[in-house]
Amino acid sequence: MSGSSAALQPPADAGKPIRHPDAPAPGELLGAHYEHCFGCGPGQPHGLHLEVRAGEGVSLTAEFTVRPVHQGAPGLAHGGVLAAALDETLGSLNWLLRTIAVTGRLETDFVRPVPVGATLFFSAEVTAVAGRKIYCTATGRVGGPDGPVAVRADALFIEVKVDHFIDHGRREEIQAAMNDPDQIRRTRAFEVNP
Ligand SMILES: CCCCCCCCCCCC(=O)SCCNC(=O)CCNC(=O)[C@H](O)C(C)(C)COP(=O)(O)OP(=O)(O)OC[C@H]1O[C@@H](n2cnc3c(N)ncnc32)[C@H](O)[C@@H]1OP(=O)(O)O
Repeated sequence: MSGSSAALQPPADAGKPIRHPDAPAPGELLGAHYEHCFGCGPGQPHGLHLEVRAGEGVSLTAEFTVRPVHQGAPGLAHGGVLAAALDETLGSLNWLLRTIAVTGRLETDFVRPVPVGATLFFSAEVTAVAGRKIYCTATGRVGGPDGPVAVRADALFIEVKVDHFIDHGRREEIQAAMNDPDQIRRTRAFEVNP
């Protein structure tokens, strides 16, 4: 089964996404936006350690290898972990727009079981932008970038101001992230470049 709900259909007046002039070049690794992010942070021992590379336009590719800590059924990836990998992949697209945005809605199709040890090869793109709403889609394949589809998702991200994190995040982590000596990560977390 596939196809997304009405909430994920862009309105008729939606525009095409515009790649930010300072977006990383195609093929370049995006790196982690936050040391302790479950999706991409190197400081998260059970995290996904997703590796994301910029693509052409407002698109990217990402890889995630399923480890034993990611199991649901014996020897198989947990569906929630796969959804998290899709969420992180899709969320990374916003760096190519230089927009801070959070997931409002994520609709996932689980097409085939994904065993422990398998690498998922994701490709994702922003399809439309309407005001604060960013529409995007991702596919995850196993066995290689052209392998069979295992998961896919459509999502709606909503642009927010940096205050979203400052107002809602726990103080100690916010403060530590603001003091992060890695300027790129700090910029990704706390600055919006229109
Ligand atoms: C620091 C690192 C950075 C970089 C981070 C990079 C990687 C991030 C990791 C992956 C991403 C995540 O997991 S992010 C974490 C998971 N997500 C969250 O925690 C978000 C929790 N939700 C919220 O905070 C809020 O609901 C918001 C911000 C999404 C929306 O609230 P709001 O700002 O008050 O806006 P609101 O007026 O309600 O909605 C604006 C428009 O969007 C539509 N809209 C809102 N939600 C939905 C929805 N679920 N489904 C359909 N449509 C929706 C509304 O109808 C409206 O349309 P119209 O009337 O204008 O037409």
